[in-house]
Amino acid sequence: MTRRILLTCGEPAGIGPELAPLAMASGVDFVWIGDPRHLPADTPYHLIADPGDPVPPGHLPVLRHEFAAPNRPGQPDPANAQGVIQVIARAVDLIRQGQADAMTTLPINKQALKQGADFAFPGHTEYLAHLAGDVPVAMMLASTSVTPPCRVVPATIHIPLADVPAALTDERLESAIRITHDALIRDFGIASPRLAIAGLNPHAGEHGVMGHEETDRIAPLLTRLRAEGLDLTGPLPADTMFHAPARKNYDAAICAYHDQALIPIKTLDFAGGVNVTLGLPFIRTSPDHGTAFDIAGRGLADPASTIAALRMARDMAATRP
Ligand SMILES: NC(=O)C1=CN([C@@H]2O[C@H](COP(=O)(O)OP(=O)(O)OC[C@H]3O[C@@H](n4cnc5c(N)ncnc54)[C@H](O)[C@@H]3O)[C@@H](O)[C@H]2O)C=CC1
Ligand SMILES: NCC(=O)COP(=O)(O)O
Repeated sequence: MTRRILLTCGEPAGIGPELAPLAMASGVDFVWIGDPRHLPADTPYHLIADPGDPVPPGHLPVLRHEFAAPNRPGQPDPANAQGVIQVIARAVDLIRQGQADAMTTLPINKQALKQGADFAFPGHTEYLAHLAGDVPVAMMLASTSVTPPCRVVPATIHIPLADVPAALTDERLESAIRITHDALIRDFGIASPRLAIAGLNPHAGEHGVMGHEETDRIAPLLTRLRAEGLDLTGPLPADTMFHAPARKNYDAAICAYHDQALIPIKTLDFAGGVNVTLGLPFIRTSPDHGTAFDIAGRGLADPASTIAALRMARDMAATRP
């Protein structure tokens, strides 16, 4: 089996097309799936029919996926939305057929997909979970260039903040904890994972003075799971759990909601952060950033996070049977 990683094109109007050739600096054996018309004009690329086909040195291997329209950097064309979605599904199919080992996704623009194709999912994470058979998943963002590492998992993902307290059920929190625990063992080589669980409210509720979710729900859940042997700390005040000395005490933080998790990692390691979907039957990583329409097509995009994502996918693939 060749060790091939599929790099999906993402939103053509974003920085994805310019990141693909830059990502060849990763040294990872990857194939880009997309419409070569969307690549920067000077990109040396080679069309292939199958992920394992040979490619001349210095050329970007391309599995062509024809889109409806050319790209205009910064201006998504609704006609291209279906193509963006199809490329993600095609990558999953190729992995299922055994033609590739993992996928790294370049960013999609959620608004563009909603407007252009009435996309029913708020992100890759939820779409991939659906394609995998509606399996429970967790979204981890993992640093690659800070010590101690920062790994965060929001238990609720792409939902309005107002909906978080009701959505943060025992089932959802327990699922995030178990999926993260298992993934740290399988994919990160951590034999006995230590998880820190953030509270929802300021000061983790301060014993009921600033909210009751911690005392009424989160703490009893953690007590039950600790009885099984899981190494869990918390509920912790979220504002004091991400500085370096605090991060020494755990391997991943389970957070209540999206920004509680993503603000610390994107502040600490925007360039090296990698998004990994945990719980899927296949490997998916992604850069931590989005489509960056404000700089698209201007030669300003930093490929560091995409390179880190490709390397993480390759390394995870190497350890799986
Ligand atoms: N995995 C994915 O598909 C993701 C998609 N998104 C989507 O991207 C869109 C835009 O999201 P924003 O919140 O504006 O975040 P963004 O990450 O696209 O941009 C935030 C800021 O960071 C800069 N930036 C981002 N990546 C950069 C890079 N590689 N090099 C240099 N500068 C970079 C941008 O220019 C902008 O100033 C939204 O539709 C969002 O949903 C956001 C995150 C992940
Ligand atoms: N902010 C992170 C994010 O939006 C990731 O979304 P996706 O990987 O589910 O597409």
